[in-house]
Parts: sequence; structure tokens; C-alpha cells
Amino acid sequence: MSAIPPVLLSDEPGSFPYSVLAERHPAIVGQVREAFPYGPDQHRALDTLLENCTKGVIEPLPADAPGRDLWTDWGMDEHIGRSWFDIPWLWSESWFYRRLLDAVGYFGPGPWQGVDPFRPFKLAELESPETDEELAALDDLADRPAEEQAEALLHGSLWGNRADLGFRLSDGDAEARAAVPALVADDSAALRTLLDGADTLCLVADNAGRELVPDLLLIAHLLARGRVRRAVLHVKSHPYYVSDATTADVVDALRRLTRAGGAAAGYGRELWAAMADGRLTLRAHPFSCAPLPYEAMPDDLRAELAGATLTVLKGDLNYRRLVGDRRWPPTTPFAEVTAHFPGPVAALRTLKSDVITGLTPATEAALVAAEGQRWRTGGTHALIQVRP
Ligand SMILES: O=P(O)(O)OC[C@H]1O[C@](O)(CO)[C@@H](O)[C@@H]1O
Repeated sequence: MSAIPPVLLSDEPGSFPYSVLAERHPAIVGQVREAFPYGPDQHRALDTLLENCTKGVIEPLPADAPGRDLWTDWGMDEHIGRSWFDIPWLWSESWFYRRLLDAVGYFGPGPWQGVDPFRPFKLAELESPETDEELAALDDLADRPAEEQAEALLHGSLWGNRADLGFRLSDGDAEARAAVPALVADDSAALRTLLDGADTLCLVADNAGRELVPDLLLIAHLLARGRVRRAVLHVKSHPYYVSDATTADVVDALRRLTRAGGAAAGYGRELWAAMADGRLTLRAHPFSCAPLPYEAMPDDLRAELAGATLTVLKGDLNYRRLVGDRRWPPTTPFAEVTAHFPGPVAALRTLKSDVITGLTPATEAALVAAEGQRWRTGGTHALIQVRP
């Protein structure tokens, strides 16, 4: 067993985590502020948040705040009074989204209760010409052999994670850079084996829009071909990390598919029917927005995932939560760091933060020789890792 390295903090100027707190979060506050006709109270609360998240310390949630008990369980008291930059990065990032939702009145009571501050960005992406093109491409795919379709949809789902909206706010060139390189780890053969004839597939979604659409297409394909009997799609219980998918985003994506026409509409109808007969269910567990690694998941979620044939975790944040957001040496075995997970697990992720495990020494050396450490955070590399 490898020695356990320290968790990532955001206290090193020039590091990626530091830039997220010092630059990305203020940029997100600005974008949200411009996207809605908020009133003076909300603007004042956003000003306070901006000041607090860049220069202040963690302050407790008010006694009557919704979800306060959860945050107490998740370690709020031990962080109170400490700088956002000196506590685990995973924790301070989640806290930022919680406090942002508070500032705009998301948790209510009041007229802004339940209004997703990121919805305009998500909808714009769903309605973009790029989404049109991706959906139109399904017409050509329909004539290809089933295996080829499955492979294309798997890679669509993987690369759909490439540039989430939060990432693009601070790294607008990410998508234009570099042709798609080879995967840095590719356990897709093991993934195919696990998926073939699976009873229950849990897919833990990441982003809405151009990531969720291919996730849904993959699920539709697996269900329609009878490769998996049922699928459970885990989404976030509230808006999170800008583009993370909630139930409302699944509904938007399904509507988008069904009105697209052509093969896309067929997938949409398949999913709609699967929701109706229970082959596809949604889950929005509160732990989906917890500032903690999956190793700390509560017993009910552990039991649920233990019952799945396979759990597929999408995206960078889920990867960080799966392996523990630590400074692992990149060659640390993936099976070792995911041994805590209650059943077979796969990660489909483009690389957008420093954390990485499961590389061969040769792969790590080649990446470093070509790019220094940029490959870790640039969003231009991806992986499929499986622990059966
Ligand atoms: O949408 P994803 O793939 O989980 O990525 C989330 C992004 O946010 C971060 O947590 C940084 O804010 C990175 O891990 C990543 O760039």
C-alpha cells in the first residue's frame, strides 16, 4: 500500500487550486451577477461573498440555514475562522457554490427560491450550433454496426467532459487548443466487459449540456440494445460547479433530444419511455454536492452503489472525490486508491486538475517530456480507468 500523501490545499500562489479561488471564483460571481436582474440585496450579498471568498475566513451558516446539519456533518465547524486558502481545496470549492446559492436566494424562502443561477449558461450551450452538429451526426452513426455505435457514444461521453462551463470561464481557449491526443490510460476493454449484460449501471453525471447529452445517448444505446437492464443516473441535488447537471438539466436535455428530429429524437423517445417504465431512474443524493471524497460516503449511498453492476463516475471533480484529491504520485495504482469504493467502478474524465493516478511510468515520462506539468490541468487529455 502506498503512503497516503497530503490533500490538496489552495495556499500556493501560482498553483492551479490557488488560481481557482483567486481568479475563477470571482469571475463566476461576475458572470452570475450579469446574467440575472438581481435586486440590491442580492448584489450586496454577492459583494460580501466576493470579499469573503478572496480575503476572508470561513463563516458559519446561519442557525436556520437549510442543510446546516449536513454541513456540520461535513466538517464546517473545524474550518470556521480559517482562510478559504488554508483548508482542503475540495472543501472550499464546494463551500463557494453553497455560499453563492445563498447570496442569490436559491434556498429561499422568497421569490428567487429554486432559480438556478447557472441556467442561462447551460441553456445557451444546449441551444448552441455545436450541439446541433453533434445531434445531426447521430443520423450517420445510426447505420454503423452496434459495436461501433457503442464505441463512438462512449468516446462522446468521455470527451463531452472536456471543457465544462466553469473551466471555460477562466480558460476560454481550452477547446481550441491541441488536437485530441491519445488517452493517458485506457481500460475500455474492461469497461466493455463489465457493461455487457450488466444488471444495473449507475452513471454519476458531471456536467449538463454537451456532456449530459452524450451521457444520455450512451445510456439510451445500452438500454435499447439490452446490454444493461436498468440505469440509474445520479445528478446533483442543487446547482453546483457552474455546469453540473441537476434534474432540471436532465429534463432540458431530454426535451432537446426529442425535438431535434432524426436519430436524436429516437434516442430521446427511448429515454423518455425508459423513465416511464423504470429502466432509467434519476437520483439526487445530498452527498452528490458534499465537499468530501467518496470514501466518506454515507451508508445508504454505499449500499446503493454496492448493488450496482458498475458505477461510472464522470468528470474531473468526481475523479478527485474518488481518489481523494491528494498529491498521489501519478503511477499509484488506480485499484489501490479506489479500493474503498463499494463495487466495480470506472472513471471517465478529461484531465482538469493536478490529481492523477494509474499512469504507467512510460506514459508519465512522455507527458512530462512533452508538456512539463500542463497535461494535468489543460483539459486536453483524458482517461478511462476501471477497477472491476
Ligand atoms: O466538470 P468537471 O470535469 O468535474 O471539472 C470541474 C473543474 O473544476 C475544478 O474542480 C476546478 O474548479 C477542476 O477539477 C475542474 O477544472
